[in-house]
Amino acid sequence: MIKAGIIGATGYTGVELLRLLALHDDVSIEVVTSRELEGTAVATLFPNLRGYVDLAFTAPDDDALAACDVVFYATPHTVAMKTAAKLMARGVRVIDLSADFRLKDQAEWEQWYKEPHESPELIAKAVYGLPEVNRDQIREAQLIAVPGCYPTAVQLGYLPLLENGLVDASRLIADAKSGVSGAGRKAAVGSLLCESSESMNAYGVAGHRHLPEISQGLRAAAGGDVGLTFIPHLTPMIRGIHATLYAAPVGKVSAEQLQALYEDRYQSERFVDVMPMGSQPATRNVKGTNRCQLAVHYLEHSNNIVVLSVIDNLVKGASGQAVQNMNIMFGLNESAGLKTISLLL
Ligand SMILES: NC(=O)C1=CN([C@@H]2O[C@H](COP(=O)(O)OP(=O)(O)OC[C@H]3O[C@@H](n4cnc5c(N)ncnc54)[C@H](OP(=O)(O)O)[C@@H]3O)[C@@H](O)[C@H]2O)C=CC1
Ligand SMILES: CC(=O)N[C@@H](CCC(=O)OP(=O)(O)O)C(=O)O
Repeated sequence: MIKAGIIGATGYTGVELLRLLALHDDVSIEVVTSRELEGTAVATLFPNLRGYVDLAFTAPDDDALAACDVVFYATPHTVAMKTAAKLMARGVRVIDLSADFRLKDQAEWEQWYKEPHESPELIAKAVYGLPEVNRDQIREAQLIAVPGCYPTAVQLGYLPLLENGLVDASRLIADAKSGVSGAGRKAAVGSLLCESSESMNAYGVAGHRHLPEISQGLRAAAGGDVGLTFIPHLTPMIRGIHATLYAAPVGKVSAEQLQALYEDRYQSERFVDVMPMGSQPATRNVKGTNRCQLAVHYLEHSNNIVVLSVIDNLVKGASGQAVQNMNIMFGLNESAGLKTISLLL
């Protein structure tokens, strides 16, 4: 049994980790932390977990966490960079759902996250946890930086085009929409029902902190510079990311050729589902699952390629991807604990 700890288990990605790990045959959840709700039973806060998780939240404690084989940080940015090194020195494998170790360029991280990085020595050690790109490195990693939700949807959508040099990499446009749970469980005016329902808005137009993360991954895929316009939007749904990705082909392409390219690229990826030609994926079909559904379109009239990519921000965009990484790190079946079908309605 793999002994797991979750720091920040009262948040949305924390409770999603609990939901997934509670039914994972190879994992025993040992420690779940909350500073605010120390002493409260998990099932009191989350009645859906009654009978599945018989633990109480405890304040983060180094010794209890160090007794785990793996610790998930489901905490805001800047928490893991302050304490992960101590756990790692005691042999713990760390899976960080925040952005602390996602960017390889420390100066760029400090520019976007507006603080000095407190564990710069761990940046190079961290493996970016996108299994469809870095599976071999994930196997050996002691520290995983789980990709952000938008970065997961956008990178999976663009990878086949960029890896094959089929598009003008300097003029990529990613128009992405997120459900409100992407903002976390903490109280915030923008997440109130009256503020977020029956309306939709773009945000971070001048620059969102996922822009450097996505660009870093796309540069690696393209083998050179990329120019990306990334515009996130808040939409009145609880879960889900829908990304519409535009790219201009550099040569002649056809819908059939693109379809074959995507099917080939993701043929052995159990969590990326390339849909039939002409499909228009919807977030409801991946809700609660670790799946990314993709559809690639070629629009002859404008000579543009459009890729549609949907994920559940809390699963493939966070906790499910974290569990997928854990499965790879510990040599388990990659789908262990992740076999489920979306809740359609
Ligand atoms: N929501 C989403 O869709 C996604 C989120 N992420 C990332 O995952 C991380 C968690 O997000 P989310 O679950 O939404 O956040 P929430 O705000 O819902 O939860 C944050 C959790 O962290 C705990 N926490 C806060 N500060 C500290 C601290 N200093 N030390 C220890 N624990 C702390 C909180 O509990 P307490 O204060 O009681 O200790 C709480 O349990 C973030 O980095 C986020 O960016 C990534 C992808 C998608
Ligand atoms: C709707 C919403 O607010 N979304 C969050 C993204 C959440 C996420 O996945 O990203 P990180 O892990 O990088 O925080 C945002 O735009 O900041």
